Amino acid sequence: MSLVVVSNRITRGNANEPITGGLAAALLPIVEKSGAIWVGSSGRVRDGVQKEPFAEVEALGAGALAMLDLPAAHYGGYYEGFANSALWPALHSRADLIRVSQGDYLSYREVNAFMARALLRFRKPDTTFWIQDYHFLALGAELRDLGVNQPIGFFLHTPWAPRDVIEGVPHHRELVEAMLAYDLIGFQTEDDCENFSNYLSSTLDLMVEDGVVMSQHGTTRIAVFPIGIDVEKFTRQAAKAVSHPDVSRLRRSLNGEKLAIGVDRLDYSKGLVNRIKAFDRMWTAHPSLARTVSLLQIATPSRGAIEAYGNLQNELAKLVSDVNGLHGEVDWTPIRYLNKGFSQTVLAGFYRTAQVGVVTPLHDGMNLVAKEYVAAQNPDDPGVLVLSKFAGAANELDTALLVNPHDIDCMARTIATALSMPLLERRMRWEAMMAKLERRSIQQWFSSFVEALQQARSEGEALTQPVVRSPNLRPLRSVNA
Ligand SMILES: O=P(O)(O)OC[C@H]1O[C@H](O[C@H]2O[C@H](CO)[C@@H](O)[C@H](O)[C@H]2O)[C@H](O)[C@@H](O)[C@@H]1O
Ligand SMILES: O=c1ccn([C@@H]2O[C@H](COP(=O)(O)OP(=O)(O)O)[C@@H](O)[C@H]2O)c(=O)[nH]1
Repeated sequence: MSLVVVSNRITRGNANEPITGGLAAALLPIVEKSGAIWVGSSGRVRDGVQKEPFAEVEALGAGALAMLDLPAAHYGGYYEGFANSALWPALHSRADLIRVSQGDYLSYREVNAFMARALLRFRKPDTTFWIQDYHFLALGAELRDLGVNQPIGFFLHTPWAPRDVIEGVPHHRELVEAMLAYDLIGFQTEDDCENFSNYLSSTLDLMVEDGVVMSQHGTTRIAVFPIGIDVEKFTRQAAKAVSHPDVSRLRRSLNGEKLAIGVDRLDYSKGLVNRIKAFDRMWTAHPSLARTVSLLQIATPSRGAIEAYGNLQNELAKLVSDVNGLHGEVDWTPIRYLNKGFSQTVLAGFYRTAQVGVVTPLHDGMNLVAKEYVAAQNPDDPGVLVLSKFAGAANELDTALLVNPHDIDCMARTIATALSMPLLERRMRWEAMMAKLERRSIQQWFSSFVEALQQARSEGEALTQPVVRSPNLRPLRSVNA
């Protein structure tokens, strides 16, 4: 079998550069080791109609990277528009932030159709396609329309919200019907999978039996595949990184003071405002903790052209400045706030330096930073993870200190508890989390999904004749009308 993996975001895997987002971080080791072809956006756009989509292909470990220039006329409407201003807020249960326009939807559909045409070049008789994330909900149906009858799987990296929020996106029905062209749809958590099943039964009147739904497309299996990390790599990197110049500088700057760390894209789903408020409240309630602990908050810029993201950046900058102004001293800055990224090698060293990892999203598909923080700890003296119960990672990392990210007082108390936790308790909690991370590594995620996809395909073929033309997706010309 040859495997073609498709995502909007890709990475070239330069060990000295930051990786943007968990999807790219997770897929990198898989492509490098499995020999898959990874197709995604080059980050550049191209004017005019591309009859034959242009792809720059280069080696990536045992695999290859194919970088596509997406159509200039549709890129903004697709990425900043429909994908990140309509679908992302809906998937993260922020109906108040959903912004839709027919033009954006058309661009989204155009880019999905463009990607389908581009993929034909990589198709062989034994190819399996694995499509990633909400950028490409309609890609499977577009591929079927082009006559592709190979197995096509889909994995959603974000949460799937309850039905009433999803219905806030005017095109929900058409898109979910199109998703049923996939042979297998994977989710991060049982809750996401259940929300999707409820949508199918309540909105589309389709029954899911034993994880299989029958539609005009044939059969689709839906299941849960929590994404993992390369545990061994992070553990190794963290031990080595202590001597990295950036990590040494951080350690020297601490002067015996403890460190809490947060690493997030600057995204409203990550709960950054409440996190800063929790630290503020902790220092106010426990003045003795001033000077004894600071927060290193790495907040990497993300989707800055979207209004909600720009607003958040301004709000955070002001809040951090207020908190530092209130609690700071001439020789102590409570919050070290950085709007830039670091390589994973350096991050691993930062994680190991910090006594507390703070991961408090309001909603998050998984959150790989939480897993990386755990994997990077020194087994003899591990730090404590404070984790939102609304991150997918909380299902496995259930011996972290779980918090409600809306409850600022409780977060403040929990961070203080984490800072004073005795070694024995830290070790017990950490060992339990490590055992789970090792069982559910990124390699295990990959092989279990690909195996389930092959199986779903053969079960589906035994039950129905594969449908090639996609019955429900409106052709582009009528979306445009
Ligand atoms: O590509 P961007 O628009 O810059 O955004 C970065 C990625 O953010 C999201 O990541 C998700 O995937 C992670 C791995 O499964 C998961 O841990 C996290 O909870 C998700 O938010 C998005 O889903 C990706 O498509 C983006 O590339
Ligand atoms: O400066 C940074 C910040 C983050 N990351 C990586 O970006 C990913 C973030 O993934 P996560 O699942 O936590 O959140 P997402 O950004 O995908 O929503 C992790 O693998 C981090 O190691 C990085 O390489 N450098």
